[in-house]
Amino acid sequence: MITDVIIRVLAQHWPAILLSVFVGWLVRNRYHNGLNKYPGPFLASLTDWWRFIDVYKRRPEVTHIALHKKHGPIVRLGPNTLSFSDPEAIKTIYGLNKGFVKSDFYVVQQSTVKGHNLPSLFSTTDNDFHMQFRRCVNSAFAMSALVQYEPFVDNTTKLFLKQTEKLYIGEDGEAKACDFTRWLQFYAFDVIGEITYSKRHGFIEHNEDIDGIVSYLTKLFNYVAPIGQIPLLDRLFLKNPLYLKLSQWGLIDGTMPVAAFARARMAERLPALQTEKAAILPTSEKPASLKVATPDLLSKFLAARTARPQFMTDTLVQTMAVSMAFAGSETTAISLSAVFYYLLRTPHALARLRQEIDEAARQGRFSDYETGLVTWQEAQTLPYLDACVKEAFRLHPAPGLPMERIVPPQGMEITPGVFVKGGTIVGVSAWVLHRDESIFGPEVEEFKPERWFVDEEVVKKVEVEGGDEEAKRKREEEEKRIKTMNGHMLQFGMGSRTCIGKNISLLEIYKLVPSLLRRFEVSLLSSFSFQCLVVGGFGNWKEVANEKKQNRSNSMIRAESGRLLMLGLLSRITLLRGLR
Ligand code: HEM
Repeated sequence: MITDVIIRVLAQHWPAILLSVFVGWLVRNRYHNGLNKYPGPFLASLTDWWRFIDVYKRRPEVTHIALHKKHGPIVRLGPNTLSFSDPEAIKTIYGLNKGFVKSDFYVVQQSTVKGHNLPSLFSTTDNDFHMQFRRCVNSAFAMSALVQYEPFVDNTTKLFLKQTEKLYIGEDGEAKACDFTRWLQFYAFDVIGEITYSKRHGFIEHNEDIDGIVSYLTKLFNYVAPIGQIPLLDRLFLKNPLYLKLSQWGLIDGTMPVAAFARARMAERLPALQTEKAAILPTSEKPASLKVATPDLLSKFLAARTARPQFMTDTLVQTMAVSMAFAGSETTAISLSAVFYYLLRTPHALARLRQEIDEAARQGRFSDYETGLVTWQEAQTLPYLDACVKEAFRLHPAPGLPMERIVPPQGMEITPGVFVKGGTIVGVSAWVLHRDESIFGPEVEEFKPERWFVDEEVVKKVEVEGGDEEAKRKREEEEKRIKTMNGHMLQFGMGSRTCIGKNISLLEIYKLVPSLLRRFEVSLLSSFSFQCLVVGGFGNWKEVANEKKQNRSNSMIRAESGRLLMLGLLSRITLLRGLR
């Protein structure tokens, strides 16, 4: 009887009922967890579709900077999401043992194998699993291991310099236009291939996107950035149950091209490992298939597998190898592009860096006067280079979105007096924090490598005025200012989930920039800002780029996925007369 009545009412009034449920859902979202007291766009408080669309439009960092400027240190970006810009917040959110876990934004980035999610070191949301995993592989990324990887970087860098000359300098020495971002992308992918497997993918040799790896990852980033704002959508698309089932039954092979490359390299080495505990044997006793002249990352992951077989399975070794390409290529390419972009846009900075490099060359401080290659040690003696790299990291950090974490169940005081309930998603955007004038000083939008030095003029002036003590205090103040800036750089993240490949990427950047500048003159043809409005709009981007090329205003800033912001340059490269 009652059921009949309910069915009748539903049938008669379903539009009104649906509308009430929808309005109820919006009201619930608005007041969820008491977050309605925080400012932000009204629509963002009602639905995550607001941030989905913002990221889909590809410049979320611009939105976040503007919102924090308007509303202050806390901005509501979604019904359950807060963005913080207060420097105090980073200690709480990313601090060790605070109990925060990565949000489902990262689950969207997990690949699937045979229908099952495959959490990587980067994408796992399980802190215990992460701790064990990181312990297994940590030593492979230590500063001391860097020396072992330098020869790999040298090989690729020498080839890169050679190919740059071959491809972009005409017979008569005339410069040809070069899509520098793409060229640097090829470099970063090949270096990671060489460090991981002692084998390059072959991007630089062939000057092409081998197996479509770069475009595959670009598409993937274009997918994960917006979908990560509403992770449930992933269940409708890439991780929909039907697709996963078909994959489990082997009817679909969703293997990514990078994973196929990793699998092939593992297959070359695994048979030998299975018969012998070879990975931990001294090199002289290893079977030939395992003898890599210098230990690469794969050999270290395989050694971890032999040392801790209960945890470090074949699957985890492969996951680790694949995530090197995922986490280490685009990020490094973006950062390298940023360094060159800002140098080319700031002629006095480029001139000062060239002067520093020339000076070092004249003093015979470089060991290689044949190819132009600069060693890591030599690069460490170039302070202006260091300042330029830091300033590029500050202005253009690779992670374009706040690094999301979930507040532990008991809730947490994120900044003094601001208690946030458990389950709320919180994060800090490097783009916002790096523009905090209280930390980085005035003119935060300007590329000013000088901000990374003690202001000698100020110190001298105080000395001249007879204040030795005062000058000493001023110098200490300046040193403290620089230390504070260093402590608030978020381009590599912070805390237990900080970038494990930081040292490797620094090795690449600090070597390539001076090596390239010793040998070539690079200039920017022109630049324009480009926003692609179509998701997966790689084709669309290309069209616009080609159009611009034909108009000969061919240089571009390419805004990629929200997570990673790609900076594109179409540059002119000229060979320098005489190696610096
Ligand atoms: C300039 C280049 C790079 C930048 C800007 C960068 C940035 C980052 C950031 C921001 C995170 C933390 C993400 C978060 O907390 O949400 C991260 C994590 C990670 N990065 Fe990098 N990265 C770079 C290069 C590399 C390289 C070269 C590798 C590998 C060889 C690598 C491997 C990883 C891995 C495995 C993680 C996860 C670490 C963990 O959760 O324990 N990265 N990276």
